[in-house]
Amino acid sequence: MSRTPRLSRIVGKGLIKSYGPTVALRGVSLTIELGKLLVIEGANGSGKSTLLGILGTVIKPTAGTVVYEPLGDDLLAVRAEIGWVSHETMAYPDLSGRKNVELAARLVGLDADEAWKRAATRFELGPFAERPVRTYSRGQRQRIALARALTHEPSLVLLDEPTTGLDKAGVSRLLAVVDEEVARGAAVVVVSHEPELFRERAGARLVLDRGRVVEAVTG
Ligand SMILES: Nc1ncnc2c1ncn2[C@@H]1O[C@H](COP(=O)(O)OP(=O)(O)OP(=O)(O)O)[C@@H](O)[C@H]1O
Repeated sequence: MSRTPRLSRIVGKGLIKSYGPTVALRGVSLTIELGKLLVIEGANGSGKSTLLGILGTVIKPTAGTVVYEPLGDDLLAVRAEIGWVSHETMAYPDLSGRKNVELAARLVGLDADEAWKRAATRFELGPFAERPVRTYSRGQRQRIALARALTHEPSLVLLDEPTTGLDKAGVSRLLAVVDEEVARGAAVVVVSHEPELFRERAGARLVLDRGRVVEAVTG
């Protein structure tokens, strides 16, 4: 199964975010194209996670807009098109990996058993599937997080520091998933302190410095 992405383009304009006295974003504009990888780079505190949070609709900008073409501002429809993997795994720690994936599938109206079988094969979840997620290693947690986030074949895939703590095999597996998602037609946005890992496959690149775009390469 592979469904057609429902988003065609995501356009952010004049994004500003203040957390009290701290200004995390100072007027960021960007266009995200489907079927491409965008890598967001920048030093600690430059606003990368904040920007990702705004794109993922979990952080409200102080000013500026994000338009999810052609869905506009229908938040429920837009959220159904987003797959998100952050520093935290976003999985329920006391449930098994299998239950976590099944739950994610049910939440979006998919057949839980079919979704599980697809994810188990794609992310090689079998060996640890029945144990609670709290017993997983970093790499295993990340495989479950990816499986959960990608179950519904989102148009926009947001990955915050996805290589942190992964070994070589884990990084290779992640890069293969990124390639597959881009080939499927999704827009993949990666925030990373290891941009060189993604550079040769990145269609576009955005560098932030203290809340401003200092370099933008469109692919
Ligand atoms: N919830 C919050 N409350 C207050 N300040 C925040 C909050 N979230 C982020 N900030 C501040 O906003 C700025 C940008 O943070 P952000 O996490 O977006 O940067 P980042 O580039 O992702 O950093 P890192 O590379 O360290 O993850 C920082 O100064 C940070 O301290």
